[in-house]
Amino acid sequence: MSSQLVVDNLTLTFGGLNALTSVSLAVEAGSITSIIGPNGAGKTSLLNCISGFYRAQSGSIRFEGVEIGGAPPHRVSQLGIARAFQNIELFSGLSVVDNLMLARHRHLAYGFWSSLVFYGRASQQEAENRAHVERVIDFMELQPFRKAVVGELAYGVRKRIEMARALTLAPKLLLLDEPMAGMTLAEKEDIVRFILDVQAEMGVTVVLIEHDLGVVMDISDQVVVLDFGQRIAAGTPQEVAADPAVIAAYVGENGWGDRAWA
Ligand SMILES: Nc1ncnc2c1ncn2[C@@H]1O[C@H](COP(=O)(O)OP(=O)(O)OP(=O)(O)O)[C@@H](O)[C@H]1O
Repeated sequence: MSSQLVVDNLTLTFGGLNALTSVSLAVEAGSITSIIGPNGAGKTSLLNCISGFYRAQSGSIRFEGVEIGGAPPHRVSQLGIARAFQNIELFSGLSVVDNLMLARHRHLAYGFWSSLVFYGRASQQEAENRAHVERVIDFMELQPFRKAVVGELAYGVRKRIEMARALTLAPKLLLLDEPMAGMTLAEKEDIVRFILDVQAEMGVTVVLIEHDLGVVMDISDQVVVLDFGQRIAAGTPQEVAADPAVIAAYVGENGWGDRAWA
């Protein structure tokens, strides 16, 4: 069986700068893949290409056999790819429930204004939306915050809501951009647990960008290493940690973390 997501020879340039140079990778359904590399390595650019925010100059991206390279973000999300952002994309004046309902409506209605018209309409679909959002709230343990205004919640909780927002789309593939950045150790442990549960209980494939190499080594089925827009290694955590190119580029004498990753 072929891989769920196949990125083939992707090249993305901005002016004269190559953000990605002939990057290829394959992601199996139901697996966890971490993308690592130092600042400016091209990690976010890669996620942006997959989710349709950037259009690569060449190469292809296939999801379940369908070419999505160059497809707009709403089309990509319709096919089952959802994304949680590094900089939280929530409406800070709305409650947790309203943010999640709105996200689901936007996904289904494929447009912000039509979603506002749709919002509040009583229908069978509405009941299903509500039920799905409530499942996500339970799953992400957001019950205590459901009526709280998002802007008043702690950063760690908002990151969790951002992940919940992506899950309201019932994705097959979840893209997470630094889901643990800026979190306390306890909050990180929670997110790790949620990521593992999303994979194990919902069967969702996860591709994440993460700087915490301890977490990466613990949870990943596959690690992809980017450096200056190029893929320098890919494999299991053990394979990547033992890869001479990775050791030469990052590990240094003091082991992982010798170079600036954040
Ligand atoms: N919209 C853009 N316009 C111009 N250059 C861009 C744009 N987006 C990314 N780049 C450039 O592409 C390169 C890769 O950036 P990218 O953000 O993908 O790296 P990254 O690995 O995600 O880094 P970080 O860890 O800092 O998020 C960088 O040199 C960056 O400046």
